[in-house]
Amino acid sequence: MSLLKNNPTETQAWQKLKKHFYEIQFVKMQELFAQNPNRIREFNIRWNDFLIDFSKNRITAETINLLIELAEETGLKTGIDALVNGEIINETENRKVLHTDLRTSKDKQTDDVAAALKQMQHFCESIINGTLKGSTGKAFTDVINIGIGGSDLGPKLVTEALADYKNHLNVHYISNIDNDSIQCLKKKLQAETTLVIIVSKSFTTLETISNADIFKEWLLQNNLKTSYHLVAVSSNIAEAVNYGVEQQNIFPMWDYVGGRYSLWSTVGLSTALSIGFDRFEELLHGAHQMDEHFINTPFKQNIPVILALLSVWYNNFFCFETEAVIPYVDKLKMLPAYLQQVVMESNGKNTDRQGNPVNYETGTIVWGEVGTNSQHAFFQLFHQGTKMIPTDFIGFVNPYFPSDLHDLLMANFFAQTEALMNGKEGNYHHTDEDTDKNAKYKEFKGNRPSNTILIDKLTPKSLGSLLAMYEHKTFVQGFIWNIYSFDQFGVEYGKVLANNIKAELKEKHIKQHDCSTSFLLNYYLKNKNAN
Ligand SMILES: O=P(O)(O)OC[C@H]1O[C@H](O)[C@H](O)[C@@H](O)[C@@H]1O
Repeated sequence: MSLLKNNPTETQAWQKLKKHFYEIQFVKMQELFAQNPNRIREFNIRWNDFLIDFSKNRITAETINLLIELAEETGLKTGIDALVNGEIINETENRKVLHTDLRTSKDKQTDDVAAALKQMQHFCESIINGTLKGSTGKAFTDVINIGIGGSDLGPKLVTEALADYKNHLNVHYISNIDNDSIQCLKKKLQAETTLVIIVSKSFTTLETISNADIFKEWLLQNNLKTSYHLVAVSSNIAEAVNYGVEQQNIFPMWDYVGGRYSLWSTVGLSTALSIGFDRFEELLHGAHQMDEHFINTPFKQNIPVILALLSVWYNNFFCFETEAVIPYVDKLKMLPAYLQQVVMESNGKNTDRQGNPVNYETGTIVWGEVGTNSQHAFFQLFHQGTKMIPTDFIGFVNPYFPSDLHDLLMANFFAQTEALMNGKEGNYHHTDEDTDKNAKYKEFKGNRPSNTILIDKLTPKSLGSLLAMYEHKTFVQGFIWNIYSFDQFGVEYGKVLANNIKAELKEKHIKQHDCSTSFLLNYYLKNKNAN
């Protein structure tokens, strides 16, 4: 069965939402809170160790009801069933979308997934306990993950986020084709105690293979056997073998797992090496729990559904173009970059599921940085700029190392959402100082929306749930927008042109491009090696 193909703007719910929007677009959240002291009860979801407070949004009970009507009218329930039942919902690539299968309970695992997890477990345990050694007989101390996009961002994010669970292995990530940074890393490492993992679903990605060439050469120059030091993760086993990776060193993945949804698969090998396989399983378990919540919970209490609908509300009715994600913990520094791929590669589409150009906005722009750093960088614009940036604030009740400093961090976390909502108008009394000529500049109007995502502690399990939450939020939005969220044709064209230009640069013969590109290429060639 293929997905229902509804233009969302042609639903009754959309028309009702439009009317409702005109009625409440200028309503102040401050007033809604004043009118209803129990507003938080209506707009929060408690689930496992998560508390989602979505009361500080420009919504009323009717808004949520209408948004849920939209989800129902576009057939979201059928869409969720189609996703988890393995229908071919990635129609443009003729593929199922089954990243949820990677983290399902053991009794429901497919043979493929179970076998790959076993292979990972055995490998990780042998590397970590030192029984599997490099070709000179020394145990491994370092691991390099060479991959890009989904073969880098997810594993890197999780490994960094779970640094408190790290063992003695140091894991490094190489993604960009930046020889300067590669040389820096090589200088730091001993080749004989380094394991190199080439991660590429396709095993044809130019950046990854070019970087792999350099590290393969490095192993050989150090008289090491690649059969001991080189492993691969790929769905293209033949190409990995062709590249020179021993068959038993290849970890399979499958075409039904999109790159940006693949950290749960063998693509997570570097993470499992860093935190141990048991912890990796806890990550999968956390994601599975969120899957169950997503599949089984009525929309009104369904975290990914509610977050997605709020985002649709701002994107399509208020026409706010971007949204921010601000995690109040350094270990989630990578989260915005990771979400940029998940959200923007999935939903940055302008053709609907019927092949028509869409006549409404789709993919939101996601960005962010850790709090409190972001407060001292761009929150000025959040509070007083002309743009509205709906923001997810992500914080943890308990840090890994309890201290008073954490209260200070969290005081900032709570203060920001309060300030964004209340501003300084109305409840603000001018002091002598503020009756000066700058008083106007010191006021801000508030009414700026945010979600507070408060989690007990950053653990493998809660991280798994958090990331799965955003995956499903992205799915819901793409579904409602009637687009295909699981292909990425937009990324292809630049790659083709890069290959052509690479050949031209080698031959020092620049073909006719547009005058800007030709000018740039000639300038580059002329000045290359000039100093
Ligand atoms: O894992 P690979 O096949 O090397 O692909 C790496 C990345 O390549 C492209 O950028 C795709 O758009 C991404 O979705 C993918 O994650």
